[in-house]
Amino acid sequence: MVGTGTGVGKTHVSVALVAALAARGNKVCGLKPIESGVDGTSTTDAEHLALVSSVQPEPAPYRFAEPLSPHLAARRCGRAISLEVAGAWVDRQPAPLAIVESAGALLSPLGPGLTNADLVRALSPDAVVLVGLDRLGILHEVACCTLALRALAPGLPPAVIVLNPPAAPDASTGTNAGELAALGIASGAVVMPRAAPTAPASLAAAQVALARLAMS
Ligand SMILES: C[C@@H]1NC(=O)N[C@@H]1CCCCCC(=O)O
Repeated sequence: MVGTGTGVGKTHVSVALVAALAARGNKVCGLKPIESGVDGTSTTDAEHLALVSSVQPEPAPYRFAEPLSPHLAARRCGRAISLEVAGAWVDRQPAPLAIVESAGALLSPLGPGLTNADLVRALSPDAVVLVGLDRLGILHEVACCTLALRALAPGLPPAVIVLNPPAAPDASTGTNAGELAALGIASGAVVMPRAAPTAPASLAAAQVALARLAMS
């Protein structure tokens, strides 16, 4: 699970996907191997994911207090993020299915010369979900991210696009999924309803996304 930006609602979509898989009796966990802004004052993304997981993950290897880019949050506490460590942790979680959420946007840095696109390449997932907001600018953002994924994590199937409702809808809201397809930027996008991630309408949208991911 990657984002066209930060704060676009990756956790919202991840929670819906994990809950939809768990509701169908799957052993599944939602994982966030790298997270910043973990300061003990609010529920973390990893905790939101654990709440809907049918298999509980071990504590993630990289949890940083400062709400900064992961590379900087890590550096400020004298650590460096290793893709091998993150990948090994993901691999040893005891569920046959996992939704793995990245921290920040697709090209947010994890270290010098290292971004979430490298994490995607290292994890070599069966499918990639790209989350963005259904607002003006998303056509460009999806086009950029698609190009970047193709270049930096080649060999993966095209990302399934999921659009979250923006806080403030604009004139493009509601048109973007259709335009992504019509322009050939992405073969179609799943649009999430304005509802809690475990609400029936969100789970229904998650089922559509899972079908496109061939995880149904
Ligand atoms: C603070 C938030 N915590 C988290 O796990 N993801 C966010 C990190 C966003 C990083 C964006 C860096 C950038 O691209 O500028």
